[in-house]
Amino acid sequence: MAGEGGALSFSVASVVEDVLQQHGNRLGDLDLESRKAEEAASRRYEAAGWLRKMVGVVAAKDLPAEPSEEEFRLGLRSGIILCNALNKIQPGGVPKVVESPCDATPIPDGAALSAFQYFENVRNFLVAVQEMGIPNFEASDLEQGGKSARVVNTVLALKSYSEWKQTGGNGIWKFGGNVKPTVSAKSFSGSGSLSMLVRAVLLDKKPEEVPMLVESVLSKVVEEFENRIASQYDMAKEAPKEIAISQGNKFLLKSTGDNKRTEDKNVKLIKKEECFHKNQIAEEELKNKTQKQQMIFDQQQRDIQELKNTLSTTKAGMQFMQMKFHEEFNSLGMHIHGLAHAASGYHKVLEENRKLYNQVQDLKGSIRVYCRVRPFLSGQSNDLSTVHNIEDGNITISTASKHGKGCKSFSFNKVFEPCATQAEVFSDMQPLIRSVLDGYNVCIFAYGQTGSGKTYTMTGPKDLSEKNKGVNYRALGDLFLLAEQRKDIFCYNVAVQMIEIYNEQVRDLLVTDGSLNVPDANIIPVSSTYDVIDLMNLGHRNRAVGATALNDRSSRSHSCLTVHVQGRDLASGTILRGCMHLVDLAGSERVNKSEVTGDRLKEAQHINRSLSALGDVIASLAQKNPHVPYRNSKLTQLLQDSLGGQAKTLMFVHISPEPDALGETISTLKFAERVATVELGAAQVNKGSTDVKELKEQIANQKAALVKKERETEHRRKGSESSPSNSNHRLRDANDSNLFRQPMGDVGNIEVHKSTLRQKRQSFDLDEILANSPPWPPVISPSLNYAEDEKEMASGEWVDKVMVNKQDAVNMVEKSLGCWEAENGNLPDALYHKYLSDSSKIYPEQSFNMLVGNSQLNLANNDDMDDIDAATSDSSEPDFLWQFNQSKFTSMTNRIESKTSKAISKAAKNPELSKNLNPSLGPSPSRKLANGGGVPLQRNRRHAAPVDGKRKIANRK
Ligand SMILES: Nc1ncnc2c1ncn2[C@@H]1O[C@H](COP(=O)(O)OP(=O)(O)OP(=O)(O)O)[C@@H](O)[C@H]1O
Repeated sequence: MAGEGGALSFSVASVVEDVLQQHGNRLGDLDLESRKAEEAASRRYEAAGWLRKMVGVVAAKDLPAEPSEEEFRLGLRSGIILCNALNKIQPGGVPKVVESPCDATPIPDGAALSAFQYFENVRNFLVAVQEMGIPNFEASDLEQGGKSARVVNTVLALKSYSEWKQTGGNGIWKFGGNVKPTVSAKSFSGSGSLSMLVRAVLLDKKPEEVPMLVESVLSKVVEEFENRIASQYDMAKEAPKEIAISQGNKFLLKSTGDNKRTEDKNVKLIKKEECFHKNQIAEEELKNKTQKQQMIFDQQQRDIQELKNTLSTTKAGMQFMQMKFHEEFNSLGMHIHGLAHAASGYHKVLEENRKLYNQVQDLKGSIRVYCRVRPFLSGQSNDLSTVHNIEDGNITISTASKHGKGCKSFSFNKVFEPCATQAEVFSDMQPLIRSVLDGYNVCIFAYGQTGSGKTYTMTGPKDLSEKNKGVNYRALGDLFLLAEQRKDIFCYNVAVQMIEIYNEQVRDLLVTDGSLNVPDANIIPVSSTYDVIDLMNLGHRNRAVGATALNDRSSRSHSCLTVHVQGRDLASGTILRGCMHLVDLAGSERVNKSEVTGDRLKEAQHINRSLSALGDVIASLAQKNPHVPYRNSKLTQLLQDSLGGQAKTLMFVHISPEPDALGETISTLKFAERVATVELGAAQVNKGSTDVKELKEQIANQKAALVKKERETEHRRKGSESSPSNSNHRLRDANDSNLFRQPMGDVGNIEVHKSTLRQKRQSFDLDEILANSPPWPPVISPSLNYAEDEKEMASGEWVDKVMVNKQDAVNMVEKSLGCWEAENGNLPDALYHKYLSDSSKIYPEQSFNMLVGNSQLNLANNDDMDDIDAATSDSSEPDFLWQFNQSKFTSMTNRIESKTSKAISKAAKNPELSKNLNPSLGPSPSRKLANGGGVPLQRNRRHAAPVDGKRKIANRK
């Protein structure tokens, strides 16, 4: 068997010996036998001696120093001596040596166990020896006699190994190299068995036979040697497999010990093999892994390279884009610059457009309409608003199915959202305030159903504060501010009136004596906002007096704060007069007659009537009808100069956002939209100056118009003589056409007698001037015996309007006198006295007219109210304001006129009324303003002085 160093497991000597023996020479020769035995014994003794020396007494059994072959075999049979000897040379070579069979647990089958243990020892010894590369024997050699020579060989090889180790263990120990010399030296130099065998073979041979014999022996030795080497090699190579697969292996068959040893070897080899295979597999796996990793690595390298390429491409792209971006950015900047420039230009143009638009609007005299949406009140849910959208001047209302599904849009000059503040709302009407100071008439009126926020806008809420105060306070505040700013140029006087129209009765709210139902409303001069606040508080208190538990008076009456402004140009002496009505209308909701009774019904009817009359006026104006029925209600009379004259008029339409109010909201917005279409003509300044040229032009125009009218009237009169019943209509029609679009001052019930008047004073220039001046007709009547005609006039004039008209009339007189003065030198005192010193001469009709008017109104209000209601009660139906019916109106007017005539005749007959006809007993507001230095006519003495002051200013001019 091959050792680790490739050493042979057999010696050349043994091969030679075997060959010689097999050669069949006379080995049985006694001498030879004895020599062989002698040599074997000598070797055995040497081995035993060495073992004894190494191991000593083992298990109380000493190996004899010169043992027989049998003793030697039996001594070593347990394997203990061999194992111990080996462990001495190579400690741990046999890890576990079964020292003595006696140590083992006594079991019945002790003999069998001992044999097994011996075999274990021997087997372990042989494995260890084999691993050390020492020539081996087989376990069976110790069992059978005659085989001890191999055992001896192994022991001596072990001895040689020990000696080699003791000498330092240099190089690689080789059995042949180490042991041979000893053995061969002893064998061949001394009486070794091999030399004896050679001698025995050659003994009986002739000299000539020796070479052949030697040659034959040598060839056999070589052959044997080669065979052994080959078989050793094959065994080394094939042994594990052969042993594993072949049960018939000769070694296995030899003995159990051999089988066990072979098995162990095989197990080890298999393990080694497995290990090798595993290693190989692992190696292959590793190789595969490495290959895969390499592939991945390569792939990654390629990817990285690709990414690098992409990155550089992207970088280049980015740089390009950056460059482009910069270029575009710059060009965009230039573009934007240009656009900004254009935009600023565009804004300028827009601004210009807006101004021009407003100017056009002003020239047209369109009524401006602003819409304000009331916010939900606290406690109300605001997710049910009917207001769908508000944008610029448009408001869109979501309509319920009753009014058709979808939305309705309305356009106004401006729409204020629920969140709009009082200041924002007012800021849009500030220019109007300036206009008042510039001598224009302005009217701002709030329209809308009850609770929609009219009072909030005009006055403010109950808990008034600087922030939430309404238009009235702000307007007056602004007036005083502007007046103060202009004080170096103009000297302004401001006076206020506050009235209420309740059930078609005008009530002065600025009285302190509780007597409210007076026709001559106080005009109270004011010089600061505080004065105004005081007066307004008084007015509100007086208004509240009329309220009942069931009915909040403010909802059921129209209130009007009128501000009169007179400004004198300090340089030229020109007088500017402006007047501003701030009107808070009663709730516009339609009241169904069947739902209310008594006072409430009456109130509703009056409100309906007045608003219906307002609707009729608006409709007439919108249709540019020649006749505008201002006199159908106190309200329209009040607003006549704002709606029909060249005033600046603003309607504030209010709507509530609640779905319940939808019907009213739609109706309100329709009305408001219609109002917005009304064109009043360009507003005109109420300017009293010495501009004679202008005045002359006016006179010339008026003259021409008058002549034309007179001819027409004459013509009609002739034609109507055959049909007297139609005369009233014709007369009225003719005069209605004169009424259309009268200037601010030309108000009052004057149209009936214009033609007559003018007929009568054709030859008198100054009178003609006065007669033909639009604001004037009633004023000049006394000198022309005009009172007769005036008596027929159904006045019903609202006091303030009369007052304003007369004031304007005075201005005109003053203007005309100025003209006279310019043309004829000083104004004769007589003329002055004739026209100015006695107002009763200038306005003889006024006290009469006022009383007649009141009588007429009383009649209308009391006795004939139901008749009138009958004519207007339909206005409680939807859109009543638009059911303007010319025939209905005409018949109603006829009734009023006939009642007026009755009232006049009644007044003439009735002593009470006759008493009232005495001017001294019944002061009229017209007189109180018109008569200049006359006796103050106000009932409220407290206010007499300021009014006088105002009057004096007028007189000075
Ligand atoms: N813009 C608003 N912001 C806050 N509250 C408002 C606004 N408008 C109205 N209100 C509130 O709504 C309620 C009704 O308003 P307001 O009395 O002004 O209505 P109105 O139309 O004048 O009613 P009426 O016809 O009865 O006089 C009040 O409590 C008022 O304070």
